[in-house]
Amino acid sequence: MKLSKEELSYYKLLARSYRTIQAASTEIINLSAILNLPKGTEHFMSDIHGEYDSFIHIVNNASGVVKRKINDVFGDTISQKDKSELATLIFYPKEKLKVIEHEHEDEMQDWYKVTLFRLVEVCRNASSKYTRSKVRKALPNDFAYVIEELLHEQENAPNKQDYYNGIIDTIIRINRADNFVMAISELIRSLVIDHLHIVGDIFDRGPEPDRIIDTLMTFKSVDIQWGNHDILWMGAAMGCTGCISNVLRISARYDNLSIIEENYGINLMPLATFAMETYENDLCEVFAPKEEASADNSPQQQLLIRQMHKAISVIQFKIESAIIKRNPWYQMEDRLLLDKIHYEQGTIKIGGKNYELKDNKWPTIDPENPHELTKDEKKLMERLQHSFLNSEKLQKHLHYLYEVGNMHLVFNNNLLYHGCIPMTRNGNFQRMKIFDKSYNGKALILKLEKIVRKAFSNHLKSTPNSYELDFLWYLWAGPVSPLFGKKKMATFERYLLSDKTTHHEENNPYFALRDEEETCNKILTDFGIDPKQGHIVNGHTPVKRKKGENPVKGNGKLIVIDGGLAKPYQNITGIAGYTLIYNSYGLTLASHKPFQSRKKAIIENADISTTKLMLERNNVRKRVGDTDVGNELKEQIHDLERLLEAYREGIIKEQPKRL
Ligand SMILES: O=P(O)(O)OC[C@H]1O[C@](O)(COP(=O)(O)O)[C@@H](O)[C@@H]1O
Ligand SMILES: [Mn+2]
Repeated sequence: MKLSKEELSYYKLLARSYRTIQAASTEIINLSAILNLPKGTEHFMSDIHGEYDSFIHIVNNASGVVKRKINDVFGDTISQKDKSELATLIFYPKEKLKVIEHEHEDEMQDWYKVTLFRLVEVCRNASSKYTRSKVRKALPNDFAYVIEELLHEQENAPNKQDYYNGIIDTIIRINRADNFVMAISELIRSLVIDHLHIVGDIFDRGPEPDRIIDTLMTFKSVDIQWGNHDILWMGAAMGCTGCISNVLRISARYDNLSIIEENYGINLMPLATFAMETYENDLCEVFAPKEEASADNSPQQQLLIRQMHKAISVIQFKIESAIIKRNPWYQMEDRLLLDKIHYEQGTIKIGGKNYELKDNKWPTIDPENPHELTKDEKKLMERLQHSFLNSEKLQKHLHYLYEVGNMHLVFNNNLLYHGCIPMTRNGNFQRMKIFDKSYNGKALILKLEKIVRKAFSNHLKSTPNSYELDFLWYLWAGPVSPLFGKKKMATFERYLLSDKTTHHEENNPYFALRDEEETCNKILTDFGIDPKQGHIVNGHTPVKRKKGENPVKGNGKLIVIDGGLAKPYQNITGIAGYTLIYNSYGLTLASHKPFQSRKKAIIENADISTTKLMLERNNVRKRVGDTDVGNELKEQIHDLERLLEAYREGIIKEQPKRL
């Protein structure tokens, strides 16, 4: 064999990890074995919108996969009730144990014994498609050795029975059974979902987006395709005031300001004081939260929320105007509206037509200079910006969103993105001019990603630049934003005009064109995916199941998985969320009925009812060798084989470690 200088130094480097023929050969054998295992199960979710309880239940029950495994293992040998209880225990071990201890007070020893055996059985089934080494890496520290022994012991083999029983008995005797239940349940849950894809929109509307991110951060294998709401929060976390004002407005609209104040530790006193003083004699009725979720609030509190809501909305309209003016390539001049208001008459002229405003009290707007923030508004935004930049938790989440997030992802031949690939009506990729060049299709996505990443590197160096930061706002609401996908965001009209026709936000032609297979193939090809093999996984637009909309489009090439985890959208979708599952057998779409409550789930073993639809069955069961990871492993095997050759020909010397 002949090696170039560069190759030789590469193989010498590799030889440091595999110092002998024996070591390199062992690794080749191990990696080749992995290629033959069934591919791990990928789960896809999107549009979680702060609904932590539903999210965690679907993740815990792995969209019904845990139940299926319990059925596979026990069939009819145990009762339905026992199966449901076992499932709940795996989903919520800590809470369920408390309930059971209460119910089975006198017979806990027996209960532990039966249950520990059952959990080991389920765990064995869940781990059967992984290598021992992979399972070992997933084992909880405390019980690593014990679980490994139990998983690989044949409890029925005559000589092993005592040994197996002995381990379980000891765990119970030394009062470690509860910890064991929690550890093995967590292991089962982590084994059934090998990889989790979140196709955007973790934030806004629902109450606990921060808890969702905290939970995702504990998972081993996750990726996120940023949604328009995620990018909005990322922009806010980096100090973009256009994004900060939107984040606050939406939180006020859903009566969720406590997320900002309590969960992220951002002081809202300055906004409250400013709003109270500025809108002192104003009931701000137009700015009542969307759902009167604030029923628990006193009338004074409700008034304050409305005043804060109005104050931040006006500030938002002004800041957005400034962004639009300093970035002419956004081509959003039609969104400059404050200068179209006739302040005395309380009307606005849009597209040659006059509309009456539902509210005409604008104490902070100077009709001569309507887009300008007042001194107090400016001061307020500086304080809020400072708080957003200094919220430790928000900054931690921002880092995570950059670490595992992207505009799009190609993974095992599937293309994942939240919103759309902007298109023109005649089916071409829509162009966007950025500075002096224009981009479309994949090139546009990559260019925007580059800008979003530059904003972060500026942020890390504390050298913010409005050119990049403004783009995060553009991605939230711009007409050619792949994350937004609409011609305009009609926030102003939706709050202030009664004429519903002005509320309409026209979709990018992509959303009609994606019904055609040809469009999907064109997109897949642009992203380097063979359309015969690949699919597009799309979030963002709630599938109107009730009206008969099909989540599967483009002759099976594209799947929309926004099923309405966000409660306010469930009356449109008629369900409460989708998960797409891609395992070695094929692609399955699971649609979930609403999650009732965590309490009901724990006490009554009430699971979400899930309907599954197999979208595509693989002719031959897919193995790790058929996946992206498999391709990487094959490259490693190839390199190791070359190293082996180099050892055998004496080009590189073996270096066994001397004792
Ligand atoms: O339901 P709300 O709170 O009125 O929000 C509506 C706004 O949300 C958007 O639909 C964007 O959010 P989604 O990404 O969840 O669709 C805007 O287009 C629209 O103006
Ligand atoms: Mn969205």
